[in-house]
Amino acid sequence: MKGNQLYLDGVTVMFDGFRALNNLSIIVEPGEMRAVIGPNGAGKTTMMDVITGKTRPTKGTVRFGDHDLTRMDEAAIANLGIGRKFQKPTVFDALTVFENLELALKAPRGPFACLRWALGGAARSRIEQVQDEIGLTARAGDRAAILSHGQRQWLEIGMLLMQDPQLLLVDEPVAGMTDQETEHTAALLRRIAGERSVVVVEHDLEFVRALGQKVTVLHEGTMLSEGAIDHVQNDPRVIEVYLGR
Ligand SMILES: Nc1ncnc2c1ncn2[C@@H]1O[C@H](COP(=O)(O)OP(=O)(O)OP(=O)(O)O)[C@@H](O)[C@H]1O
Repeated sequence: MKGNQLYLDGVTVMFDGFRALNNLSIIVEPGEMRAVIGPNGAGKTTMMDVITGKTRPTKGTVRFGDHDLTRMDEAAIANLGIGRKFQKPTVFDALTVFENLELALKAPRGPFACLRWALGGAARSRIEQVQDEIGLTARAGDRAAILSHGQRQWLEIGMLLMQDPQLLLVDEPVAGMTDQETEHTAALLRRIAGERSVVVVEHDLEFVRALGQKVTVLHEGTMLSEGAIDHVQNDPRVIEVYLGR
């Protein structure tokens, strides 16, 4: 098992006096997949921003293994092996599936980026391995422009996998997907976790159930409930602020 523990303790983020995060504490173990849910404005995006260094906490501890993320900039945090997938895919339409993955491999990130670039055959087999993992081997030569919405999302996950991240942050991966694509995405993320940690922010509770992992419920910038999906769905506090609406 490679990887570091993600450790947030007492994290507060103030925006002009407003607490977007309020004394938030979360631990994600190496190889763990965690789903984070919560109503609009609960602080999910701000939490991801704090982990990736986009937003500095006003107070609190944010560590990844021995690294104090509050002292690092976004590029340094990405180089540590923390990758983020935003909701909107940023694949290159004019390039094929294979070429998109190849580009992600060559992007200069991490101390071994140049070494990887020189590997040739090894690089090709890595691309093919990721292509297989995201279920797009049959589409390898197709331009990204003609992929379905779901396939584009998987391609972007594949592009992040090319960087071999230790921790992958995924923002609402199944928004706009068909039921079948949603199932495929749950299976893909389950495969990816274990090798690496994954934090998934999602509104779709059926999808979160399909992930079958521990769930953290955020509300007003803090952790309201945590545990298996059945536990949080039956938690009266969660029902009151979120599910019962
Ligand atoms: N840069 C900012 N300046 C001021 N307020 C902000 C800023 N960014 C976020 N907020 C506020 O902080 C709160 C938390 O926002 P955040 O985007 O983290 O919530 P969220 O859980 O991701 O919501 P959603 O599900 O709608 O994406 C919201 O009330 C938001 O308006």
